[in-house]
Amino acid sequence: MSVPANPQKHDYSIACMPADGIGPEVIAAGVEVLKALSEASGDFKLSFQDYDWSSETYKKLGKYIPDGGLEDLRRHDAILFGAVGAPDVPDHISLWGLRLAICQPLQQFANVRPTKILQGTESPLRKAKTGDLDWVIVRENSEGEYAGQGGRSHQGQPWEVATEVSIFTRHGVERLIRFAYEIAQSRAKKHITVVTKSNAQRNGMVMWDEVAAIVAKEFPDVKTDKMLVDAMTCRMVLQPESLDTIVATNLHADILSDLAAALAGSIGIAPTSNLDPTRKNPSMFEPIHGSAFDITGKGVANPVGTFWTASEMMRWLGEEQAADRLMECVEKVCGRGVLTRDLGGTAGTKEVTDAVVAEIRSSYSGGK
Ligand SMILES: NC(=O)c1ccc[n+]([C@@H]2O[C@H](COP(=O)([O-])OP(=O)(O)OC[C@H]3O[C@@H](n4cnc5c(N)ncnc54)[C@H](O)[C@@H]3O)[C@@H](O)[C@H]2O)c1
Ligand SMILES: O=C(O)[C@H](O)[C@@H](O)C(=O)O
Ligand SMILES: [K+]
Ligand SMILES: [Mn+2]
Repeated sequence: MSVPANPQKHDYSIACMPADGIGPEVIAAGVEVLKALSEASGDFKLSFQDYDWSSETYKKLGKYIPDGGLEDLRRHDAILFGAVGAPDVPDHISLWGLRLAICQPLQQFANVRPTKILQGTESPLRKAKTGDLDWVIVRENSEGEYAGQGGRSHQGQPWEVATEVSIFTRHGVERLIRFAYEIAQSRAKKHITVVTKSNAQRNGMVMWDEVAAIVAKEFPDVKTDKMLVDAMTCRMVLQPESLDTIVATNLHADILSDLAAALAGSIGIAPTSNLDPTRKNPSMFEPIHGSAFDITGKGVANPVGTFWTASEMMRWLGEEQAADRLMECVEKVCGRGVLTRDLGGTAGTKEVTDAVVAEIRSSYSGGK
């Protein structure tokens, strides 16, 4: 399957769902920046519809998504999501109640997570410099360890038993790996690393390796290598330049992508696209981070992950130039040292957002 082209239009309806914790802070910043981009460029229009689905909704109504909610979401061109999770709701209830309850039925089976060391920021890796760690992690986003299969019997008893069963379907694995190869083929290095754990996990992971080997034949110009996930963590730290596109299971890639974000400087800068590559359903875009209760309400959350996410959303919608321009402006602001605390700076969310908005306006008015 190759990815269908985006429809040629320049007027988009965006479902805006900030949800919990710092979600509303970074999504407000993202919307402000997107509005500035739309106004300054004049290239496209955005209309935002707010969805207040969150852990507050759950506490009031006993559910995150109201009846008919998913059908309603399908009307939009894209979903801009913050983060879900609250200190007084168990994490498995919140994650399954909102994020997974959208991604799975809308068949957003490919989760795409780019990394790069942005201008003005520093990697904890001594030798890594601006522009390095230019990776894309492609995470399976519909099944695997997140299939939801399992159960608990004899709860609370000493003889309690709990199962958490990973499900790998040939259909699910094949479509994701093919999509990852298409991404690898579109990048300069044309290189993919297939990550599994097929020594210990001798069924699903072995099938994953076999499917990857078959799909690889369709992409003779892409160079493939294979890693076990534990060794992959060492390679990311010690030979980062040897990696480009990386494909892995739902859980493995969830973990590797947090590591990638930290190696690039902070979890606060990394974006996520939850894509339905068939374009039958809207895709959902969110910063990689969670709701970060420890910094909620303090005005210090890094909005850069959401800006990069907004850029990825515009790229998916077909507005390549605006997407590139947005990231250039973000990098210029970072390059000037306007950074939040997680990146070693002193700026707040608002200062960084104001600086990016000003940079966008000046960039389109022919300024510096
Ligand atoms: N996709 C999602 O909605 C999503 C993703 C991850 C975690 N979660 C949920 O979020 C809650 C908190 O999870 P967690 O603590 O494991 O992860 P987290 O990403 O919320 O926070 C981890 C650490 O990173 C910091 N951090 C995160 N985003 C930041 C930003 N933009 N700027 C500066 N610092 C930032 C936090 O302050 C915290 O110290 C849990 O309920 C979890 O289930 C949701
Ligand atoms: O796996 C999870 O907990 C979530 O997917 C979250 O960590 C994420 O990365 O979105
Ligand atoms: K998130
Ligand atoms: Mn995660």
